[in-house]
Amino acid sequence: MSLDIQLQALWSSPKLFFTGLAALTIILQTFYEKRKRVSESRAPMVSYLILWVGSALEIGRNLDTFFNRAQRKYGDVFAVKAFGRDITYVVSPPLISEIYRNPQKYDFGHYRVALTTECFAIPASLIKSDLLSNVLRPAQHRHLSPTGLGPTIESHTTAVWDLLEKEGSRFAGVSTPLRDFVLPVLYQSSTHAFFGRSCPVLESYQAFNDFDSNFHLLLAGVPRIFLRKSTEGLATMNRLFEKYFDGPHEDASEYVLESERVIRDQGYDSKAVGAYFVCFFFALMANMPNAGYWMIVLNLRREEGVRPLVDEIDEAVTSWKHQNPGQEIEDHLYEFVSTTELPLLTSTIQETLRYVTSAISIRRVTEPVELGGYRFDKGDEIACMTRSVHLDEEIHENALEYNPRRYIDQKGFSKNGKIVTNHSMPWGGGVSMCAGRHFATRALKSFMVFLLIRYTLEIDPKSSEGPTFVLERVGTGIMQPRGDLRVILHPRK
Ligand code: HEM
Repeated sequence: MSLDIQLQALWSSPKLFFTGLAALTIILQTFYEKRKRVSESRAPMVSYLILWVGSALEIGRNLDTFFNRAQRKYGDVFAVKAFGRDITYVVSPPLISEIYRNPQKYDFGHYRVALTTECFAIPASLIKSDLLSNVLRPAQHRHLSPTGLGPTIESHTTAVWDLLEKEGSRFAGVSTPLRDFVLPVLYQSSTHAFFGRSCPVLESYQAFNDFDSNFHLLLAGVPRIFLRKSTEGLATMNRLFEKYFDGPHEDASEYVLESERVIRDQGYDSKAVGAYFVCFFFALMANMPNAGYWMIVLNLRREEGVRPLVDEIDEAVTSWKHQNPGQEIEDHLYEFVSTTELPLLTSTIQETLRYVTSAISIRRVTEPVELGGYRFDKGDEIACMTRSVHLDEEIHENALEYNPRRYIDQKGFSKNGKIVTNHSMPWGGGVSMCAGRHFATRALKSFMVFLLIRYTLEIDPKSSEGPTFVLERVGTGIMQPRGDLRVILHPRK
């Protein structure tokens, strides 16, 4: 067929013509953009087919595959277009470290304000005030530091023990979806620890889950009008917390009571205090319960199951009883769990976090800089992709495999002959590093210790394959499970 005839066919069918034109435009546009980025020493852009949408669909389909492929093709720094927004992703530990160490050049403050105003209902005047940066955030860090955390983690410890008894006896001997057992225990115990028993914990559970279900879309800038479930969930949470702060709540933690006093002293009412704490509550609940859930699933799926953990904990109990004759662990829960060293459990927690977090630290460039050999201008957006480091086979041997002993067995982490100190970053880093990390690790420890002291746990043989990761919630922290695992619990003698 001659070119003439082909062109005639194109002209005679407008649909074909416009499709051809669109394809040509995309090719030219991609080519132009690529050339421009090279000539300006900008990080390469991952190629995409659909204008504006960019790579969004591909990322949503499988985040791990996308970033793995991009890293192999483009190196440690590459730009990605998604829904009209260009963000440069950095996947190398030393470059991520450089970003975390330089908050003046790579700013997070802008996002903190945007995130809290766009996703929560805290009054803008409070968010932008010096009160937040000079008083409330330092108070949060003080109360959540290893030394400030004592009373809160102690009340969490007692609550976990009591709830495991209550919920465990409800489910004992019956095939139970693991999620129905684990998530409410960790949700309730964390609520009790910070807000006391007067907090309407069960009423807020559904509202929290509704809000959380579309949080990733809210973050991505999808208008609220399309996210009714989330919007209604947030409104219910705000109402419940306003009522809580209007009522008696002397049993709340010192962190909550002190921050409430400070906010009220500036003339804010219960509604504003409630909205402030809904935001904190979200950080408290969005990740830790799911981390506890995954820790059990991932261990139960291994050939030896939770047996090595049970052995380690049993040995510690025997040793404690030997040193404290005539005493019961039940009367010394906090002391037992905070003084007992359990290297396998510690490694298991670290490994679970490495394996199941998808956290991104986002920063905005404040002045022209060079990073990884590329030029960045003021206003450019950079994201530290910590999950790529967690899955880097050169840093973590058999990175795709869940290995609870990893942090005991692998003595050092290195890449290209250089030691990698920031090999595991489930908490992000720098100025935005998770404020609740000490609470979360200690809470996960006591949960697992008490669970395995009290119960045996096995997969219901009739259970289906079990959960997979909800991979489309890119960068929001611990990945949520899709599907569930049925388990059978039996009280231990
Ligand atoms: C396994 C559980 C948890 C994980 C994996 C986790 C992870 C994260 C990550 C990745 C960030 C953002 C870091 C960044 O942008 O660089 C973050 C922020 C934060 N987390 Fe957590 N978190 C967990 C539990 C908690 C808990 C239990 C609390 C509260 C007690 C908490 C409080 C916060 C707060 C307040 C921030 C905001 C920090 C800021 O903007 O300065 N987190 N967390």
